[in-house]
Amino acid sequence: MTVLESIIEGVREDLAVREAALPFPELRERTTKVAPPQDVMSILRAPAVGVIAEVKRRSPSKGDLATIPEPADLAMAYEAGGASVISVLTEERRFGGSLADFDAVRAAVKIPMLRKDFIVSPYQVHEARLHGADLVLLIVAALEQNALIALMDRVESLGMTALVEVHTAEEADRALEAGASVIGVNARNLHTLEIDRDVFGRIAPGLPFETIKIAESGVRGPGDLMSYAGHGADAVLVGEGLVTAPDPKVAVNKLVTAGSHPACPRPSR
Ligand SMILES: O=C(O)c1ccccc1NCC(=O)[C@H](O)[C@H](O)COP(=O)(O)O
Repeated sequence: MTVLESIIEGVREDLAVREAALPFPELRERTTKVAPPQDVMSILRAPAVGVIAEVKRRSPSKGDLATIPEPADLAMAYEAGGASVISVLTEERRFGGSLADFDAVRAAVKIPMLRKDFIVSPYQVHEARLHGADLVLLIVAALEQNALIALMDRVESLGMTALVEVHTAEEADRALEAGASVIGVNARNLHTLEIDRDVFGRIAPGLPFETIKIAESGVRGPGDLMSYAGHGADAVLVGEGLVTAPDPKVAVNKLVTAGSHPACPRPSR
C-alpha cells in the first residue's frame, strides 16, 4: 500500500464516524444556510504571483513540523503578511489537523480559505462549505475519473472553486478532461513522498493559458517562488517553509514581496 492509499484508508474510517454522527441529508440542509463563498478566481488571477499559506502541524514526510497551539494566530500572521488564501489541513491522523482548526481560522481571517484534505466523498465537500471553505482540494491520484468529475460538479454547485492537484502529465490530462480551471502541480509524489521541483516546469507550460496554475510543495523561500513564476505559476502553496519559520508573517511577506516584484516573471494572461 502506498502512503496516499494508507492516508485514504484512514480518511474513509474517520469519515464513516462523522457521517454516523451527522447524516448527509442533515449536513446538506445545514450547508444551505451558510454565507456564500468568495470569488477565488479573481484573486488568483491578480497580476502578482500569490501565496497560499498553509496551516500544517505535521506530515508523513517530515513528522512533527510545528505545534501551532493557536491556528487562528498563525493564520492572522499569514493574512497580515499578505497571503492571498489560507490553506488548512483538516486531516487528523497524519497531519494533526481538524475541522476545528478550520473553524478557528475562518473566524479570524477574511481572505479565502482552502480545505486541504483527501476528499473522496460529496459528504466532505458539503462539510467544507458548512465550515466556510471557498476552495476545495481534489487530488487526481486519489480519485477515479468519474468520481473526480462528480466531486468537481459538487464543489462548483456549492459555489466553491476546485483546486485540482496533479503530479504527472497524465493526471494533468485527466484534470483538463474533467474541466478543471485551477490546477495545482504538486512537486511531491504522494505515493513515494519524493519532492521534484522540476515537475512544475515540465507540466505547467503545457496547460492552457487561461488555466490558473499553482505550484505546490517545496517552496522554502523567494528563490523557489521566482523559479516557479518563471514557469508560469499564478500562485505558490507553502506549508513547511512557513510553519517552521521563526516569524511566519515575515516569511510570508518575503514571498509576497518577491511575487509582486517587477523582476518576477508574470503569468502570460
Ligand atoms: O507533506 C507531506 O508529507 C504529504 C504527504 C502525503 C500527502 C500529502 C502531503 N502533503 C500535502 C501537501 O501537498 C503539502 O502540504 C503542500 O503542498 C505544502 O507543501 P510544503 O510547503 O512542502 O510543506
